[in-house]
Amino acid sequence: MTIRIKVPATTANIGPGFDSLGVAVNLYLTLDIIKPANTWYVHHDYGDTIPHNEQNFIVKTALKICASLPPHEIKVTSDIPLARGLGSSSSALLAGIALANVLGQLNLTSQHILEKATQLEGHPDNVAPALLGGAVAAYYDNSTVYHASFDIDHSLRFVTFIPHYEMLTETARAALPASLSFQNSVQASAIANTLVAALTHHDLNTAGRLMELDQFHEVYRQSMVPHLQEIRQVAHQLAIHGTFLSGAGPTTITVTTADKVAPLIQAINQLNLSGDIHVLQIDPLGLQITGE
Ligand SMILES: Nc1ncnc2c1ncn2[C@@H]1O[C@H](COP(=O)(O)OP(=O)(O)O)[C@@H](O)[C@H]1O
Ligand SMILES: N[C@@H](CCOP(=O)(O)O)C(=O)O
Repeated sequence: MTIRIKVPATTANIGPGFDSLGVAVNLYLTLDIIKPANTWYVHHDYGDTIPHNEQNFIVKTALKICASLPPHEIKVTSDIPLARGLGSSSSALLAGIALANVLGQLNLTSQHILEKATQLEGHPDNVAPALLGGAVAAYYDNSTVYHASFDIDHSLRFVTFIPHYEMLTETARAALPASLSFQNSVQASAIANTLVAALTHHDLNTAGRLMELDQFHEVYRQSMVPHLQEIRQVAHQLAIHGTFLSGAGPTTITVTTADKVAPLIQAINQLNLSGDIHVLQIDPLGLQITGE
């Protein structure tokens, strides 16, 4: 039986929770371990820019975890778009670490995998929900990842606008300031803390408004994502609050209830933006391995 590793996409930040909040959503990267081989070979249909050999990001990650892994033929399929703010690199990183764990029989614990992935990614807000599923808050002090899952209404819909252009997280992080004033930091963290409490109480009215009050990152990235403001405005005309930049962008997500999805999609379509709309839901499971 083929061993299959399946990792969900994630939306990090949820507005004000920069580098600490994230939710797993139902787009997936799937890695099948096909058979041992003389050299590494990765079947995929990403195109020419992604290597098929041991230079592939997933294989390189696996070899960072265990340099002596025996080469294998593997197949990667994914509906997570690259460099759009839906955590493709975190899903690939976790797939690589899980591949090493399986092939090297390393018996890494979930906490060890999370810490390794966070160390490689630099921040825990994508890798924690991608590993654990659902909504997760996390803090990394450069050695330990402190994390806690929190309850969120699983019937919510995430109306996701994915532009037809890529934006590397590295580029979007370069736009951020080196420091924030004490007063701004107090405000920005109060907004994030209150958002988590509102989400756990399923108070979408309060949560949606707080999602739009981020002071850590969106203002500095705004010029690279002008559609964020446009989508927010049309959502407000429908009395929907809860539009934010997904991760580092350029994707935007509007969190709403199922009954409001159709009018919102119609309103976004009328903006004639270049991109695709997907209606996503929360993935409750996180990384799954089958066939072991
Ligand atoms: N499945 C994959 N296979 C190989 N490389 C990948 C894969 N997924 C992501 N990557 C690498 O990660 C980059 C995107 O990472 P990043 O800029 O952090 O954006 P994202 O928001 O999608 O995580 C891609 O350009 C590619 O180099
Ligand atoms: N907190 C990070 C999240 C990056 O997420 P990604 O999906 O864009 O990789 C940031 O905002 O830089």
